[in-house]
Amino acid sequence: MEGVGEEEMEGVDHLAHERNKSEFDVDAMKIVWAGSPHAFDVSDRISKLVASDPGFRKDNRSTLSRKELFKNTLRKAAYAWKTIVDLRLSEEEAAKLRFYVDEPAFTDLHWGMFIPAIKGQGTEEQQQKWLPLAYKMQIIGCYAQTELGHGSNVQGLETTATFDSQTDEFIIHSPTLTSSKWWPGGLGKVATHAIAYARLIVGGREHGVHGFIVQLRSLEDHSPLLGITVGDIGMKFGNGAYNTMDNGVLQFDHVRIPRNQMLMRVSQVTCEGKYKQSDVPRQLVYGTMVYVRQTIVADASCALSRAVCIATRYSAVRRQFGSQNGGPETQVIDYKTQQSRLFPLLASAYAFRFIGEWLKWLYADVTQRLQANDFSTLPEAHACTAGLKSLTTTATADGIEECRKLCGGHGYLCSSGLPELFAVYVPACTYEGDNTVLLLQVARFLMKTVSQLGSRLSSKKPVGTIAYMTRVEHLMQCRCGVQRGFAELSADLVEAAVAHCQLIVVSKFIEKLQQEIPGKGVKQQLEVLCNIYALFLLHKHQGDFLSTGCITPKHAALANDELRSLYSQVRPNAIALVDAFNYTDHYLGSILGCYDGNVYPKLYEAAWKDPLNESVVPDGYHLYIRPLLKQEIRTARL
Ligand SMILES: CCCCC/C=C\C/C=C\C/C=C\C/C=C\C/C=C/C(=O)SCCNC(=O)CCNC(=O)[C@H](O)C(C)(C)COP(=O)(O)OP(=O)(O)OC[C@H]1O[C@@H](n2cnc3c(N)ncnc32)[C@H](O)[C@@H]1OP(=O)(O)O
Ligand SMILES: Cc1cc2nc3c(=O)[nH]c(=O)nc-3n(C[C@H](O)[C@H](O)[C@H](O)COP(=O)(O)OP(=O)(O)OC[C@H]3O[C@@H](n4cnc5c(N)ncnc54)[C@H](O)[C@@H]3O)c2cc1C
Repeated sequence: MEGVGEEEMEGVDHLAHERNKSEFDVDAMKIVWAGSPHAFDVSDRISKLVASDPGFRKDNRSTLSRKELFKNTLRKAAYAWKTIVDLRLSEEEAAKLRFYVDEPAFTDLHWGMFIPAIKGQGTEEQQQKWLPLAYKMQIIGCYAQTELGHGSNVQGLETTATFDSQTDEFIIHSPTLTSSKWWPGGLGKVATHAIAYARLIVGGREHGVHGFIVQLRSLEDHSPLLGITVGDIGMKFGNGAYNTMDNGVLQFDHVRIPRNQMLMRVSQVTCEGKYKQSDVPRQLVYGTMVYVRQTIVADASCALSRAVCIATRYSAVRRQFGSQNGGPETQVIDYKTQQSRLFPLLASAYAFRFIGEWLKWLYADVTQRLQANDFSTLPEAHACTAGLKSLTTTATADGIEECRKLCGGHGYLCSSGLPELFAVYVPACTYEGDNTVLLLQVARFLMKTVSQLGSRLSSKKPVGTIAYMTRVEHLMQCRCGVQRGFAELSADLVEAAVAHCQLIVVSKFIEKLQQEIPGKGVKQQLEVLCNIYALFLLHKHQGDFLSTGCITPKHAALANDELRSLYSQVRPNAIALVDAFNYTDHYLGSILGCYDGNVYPKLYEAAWKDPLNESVVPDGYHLYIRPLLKQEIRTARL
């Protein structure tokens, strides 16, 4: 093109100079990020498959109406399923394909909650009946727990399931407006079946909330069945974003289901109408939520790393001020303020990756123990999944917004990918448990632990976390010491809960570094990131640390000096550290974060594709603007 400088040429890697600064083996770090060579191979192969298939394009989402957007989502979901079947993809590959399609859809709830609920709370017989149908997508399920009037308070749900011993059925009913099921994803327009949570009533006696498999729509013509009123709850935050999901409203009008459609692994109702509670904690009914919370932690590292990848690459491309003698301006990534905002988020992305790995192990371990009726680690598993889901989603949502701001004005463009990422991500702070409500569960666990163990919460932490452990103990002692009720102290206890979760993240990062980590310079880079994560939090919460007496003001000052030094160590490796996420440009969906850094020509080109630019003179000009411009210039009393 005329006048195109080297800096704007296509096919040139405008970040090559940054990549050449790397001091570690990026390919080895890609394996660490993926979790194993096999996991890397699957991710790499599937992400490229999706990126290369025009059937999965997503660059037009912000220009579609809600109905066009939703129909396009259905098309993509069907196309994804056809791809999975035609290519005979494994369950792992199929899950990766849905992940890289990167569009909230009913399939998230079918695979992510409906199936896990049957696996976790269904009897062997119920699993044998329903799972094959669900795996073949011959039924499409949703998880219908939340109601218009209750979400956090599960025991407050109003939907009823009354046993009719005459017909050996349950009657599912919505007794009030507020008992309408409200929010379940996939419910609004697609799901044929639901796991519906309702208050079990047998012989006039209530037995709390249980799960029931209820068919909602005909498998012949998709019409709602008798007694079922169902629809979408309407537009949600943002334009595209989560509006690809049909979050629904559902009312039951005395809907009858066979007795064997109550999920009966945890408790049973016999045909004689006898209620039997297995000798397992009633909270196993909540098992699906625990499962999803641990997956959401892994998802937080994905979402945060996407935003950090965009902001880091753009910070290396963007130059502003600082030109010496007519030379190039300064890369904004070289400003200490930019580094102090960006690099803790880069460190957090890696920290959340590793805590997600550990939580996956913890969940698998507790699941195995449950098989043997060993409930000893259930309280810790609940507290960890609840607390880490809360901590990582709050930090990730805030981090995505910070990354938008780190990109200046262009971060506010849809073509940056950041507004959409934020709009899709932020409900993670609410769904699967409001983050404050979940932290209160952690606070309750800590109170019990402190009362059982005395002052020391645990001595099983690496040395590097002594300050973090002392902080938690001090925060708890300050609160537990005074004789005021839990409710009165809840805001303070939530702070202690956050501190406890931060202790877990730091200690698991340190434990990760004690493992064998192959690749030149890889472990060294992770040590720098671990120190940044720990020292950044120490700096951010230094009031807590100073008040516990476990660090002095001098320590706090030294920690800050060390942080600056660590930022300087990360700087030459920043681009390589985000390259290690191995995201395709398709998945990132961001001009600012494109791999080759050739941002300006792409931004300029993208602007002209906006529908508003289809005509030089906008619709409405002749009707509204021309009369305005042509009006008589009145002798105005201006
Ligand atoms: C579109 C992009 C998606 C990306 C996601 C990527 C991956 C995810 C994959 C699949 C999912 C797909 C999409 C995810 C997105 C959206 C779906 C959203 C779904 C939902 O939101 S489902 C509904 C979620 N709702 C909640 O989380 C409700 C929160 N409330 C509760 O859990 C409970 O009400 C409560 C707050 C825990 C209180 O329960 P309650 O029965 O009143 O008990 P308590 O009196 O508080 O405690 C008694 C006792 O029991 C212990 N306890 C409580 N809960 C549990 C548990 N779950 N496990 C074990 N033990 C538990 C508690 O500690 C107490 O013990 P004590 O010893 O102290 O007595
Ligand atoms: C995008 C999205 C998808 C969803 N998908 C599903 C789904 O598929 N299936 C499903 O069943 N549900 C789903 N939900 C519902 C979700 O699970 C609930 O919204 C969530 O559990 C929060 O409950 P709530 O809405 O009742 O919030 P509330 O509890 O009403 O929260 C309102 C405020 O009250 C505070 N609060 C509540 N209780 C306490 C307390 N005891 N102490 C102190 N503060 C308190 C909260 O912290 C919050 O600040 C979805 C929600 C969203 C946004």
